[in-house]
Amino acid sequence: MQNKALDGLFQELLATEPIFNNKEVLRPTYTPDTLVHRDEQINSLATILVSALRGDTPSNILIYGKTGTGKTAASRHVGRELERIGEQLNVQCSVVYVNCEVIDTQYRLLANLARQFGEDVPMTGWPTDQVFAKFKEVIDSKKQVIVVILDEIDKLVKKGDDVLYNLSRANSDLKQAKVSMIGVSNDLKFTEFLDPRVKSSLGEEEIIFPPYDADQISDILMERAEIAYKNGVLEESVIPLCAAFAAQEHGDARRALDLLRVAGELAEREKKPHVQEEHVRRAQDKIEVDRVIEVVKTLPTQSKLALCAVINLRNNGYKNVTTGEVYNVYRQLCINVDMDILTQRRVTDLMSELDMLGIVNALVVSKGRYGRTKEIVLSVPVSSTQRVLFEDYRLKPLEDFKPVITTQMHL
Ligand SMILES: Nc1ncnc2c1ncn2[C@@H]1O[C@H](COP(=O)(O)OP(=O)(O)OP(=O)(O)O)[C@@H](O)[C@H]1O
Repeated sequence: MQNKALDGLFQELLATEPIFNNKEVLRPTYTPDTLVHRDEQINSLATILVSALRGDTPSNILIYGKTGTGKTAASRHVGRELERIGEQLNVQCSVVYVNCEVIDTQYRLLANLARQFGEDVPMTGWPTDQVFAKFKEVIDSKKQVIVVILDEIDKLVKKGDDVLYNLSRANSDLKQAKVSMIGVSNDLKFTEFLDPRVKSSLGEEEIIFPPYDADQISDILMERAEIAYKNGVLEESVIPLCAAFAAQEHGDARRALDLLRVAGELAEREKKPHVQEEHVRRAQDKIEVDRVIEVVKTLPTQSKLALCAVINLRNNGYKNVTTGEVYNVYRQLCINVDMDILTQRRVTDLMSELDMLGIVNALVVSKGRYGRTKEIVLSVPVSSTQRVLFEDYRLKPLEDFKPVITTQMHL
């Protein structure tokens, strides 16, 4: 019976006219052939990397810019073109890409690079010196210029900058190959903690990717929508609205593309023939809720308890609360679930972390002769956040707990 019903459902779904031509081009994994509004940055990259086509080592490059400003797409695009032209000119050069969010230690990076050149180095187990020696031997045997793109390079240096120091010195040991690096980061400050030698070597050239404005994002979306959607499916206001939302959030093209995709998915699910403004607004909410859920899920338990206290107060009608009030409720929650109680100072620090993650908004306010205190306002939807918090079995008993709320000031 169930199979029959499902069969019918699939048939029905397949019979509805799809609105997408190719949804994949709206996903972050897709690299477009052309990148609009990035001519200046692409030209700078090409001007530096052209040395590779002459058989010389290009200067190392650091690329900075906020998230979704096209750093990865532009560096991969230029890398691909460099390899293609190298082939045409019969000049050996390779561009390899590593995401340091995943490959975040010296060992893993060197092993990964050696593997990209066909050497079977195990991903753990060897002494680091041996992996480094193998890496140099492998790339030297290639007799070519190698450009390594280190995306999210700040994640790699979190555990020390030896790897960058070693890589930047590798050329002095290589006889037949040359290595240069492109570091990509959205953290403008990460070089502050680097050894000055690494800093100056890595930042020989710096290229900044500024945020896109709403018009530029519209152009990016227009190009992508032409391939992604069937003709005439998007109502006129859809792209400008996606662009406006994304421009408000520091000009993030990835966010804009996500909005355009999710809006289409919502329209498709409702079997609507057109994507409308209303779908974009709901897509914006959905993406925000999904983001919050992901962040809240991975919070440490103590932060979850502090957040739970803010929500509890909010559910009892207190929208702006002081850290003292939050602490008061937090203590009661800890006792109820038998968890250690942190000091008020620690809980205030946890609040600042939640503020940085965009989950609460903490404002310092003056309370006249009582001095200054922080006022906390929840900046995420209550019901979905609560749901995620209570999915944690340690917090589950708090679902029906009613703390005693005292609103006198705690400074
Ligand atoms: N100028 C552009 N033209 C077309 N698509 C673009 C452009 N800039 C960015 N995109 C698209 O936006 C998305 C995000 O771009 P990309 O991954 O390059 O950003 P990023 O700056 O590297 O971000 P992050 O720092 O978060 O990694 C990708 O899908 C990319 O294809």
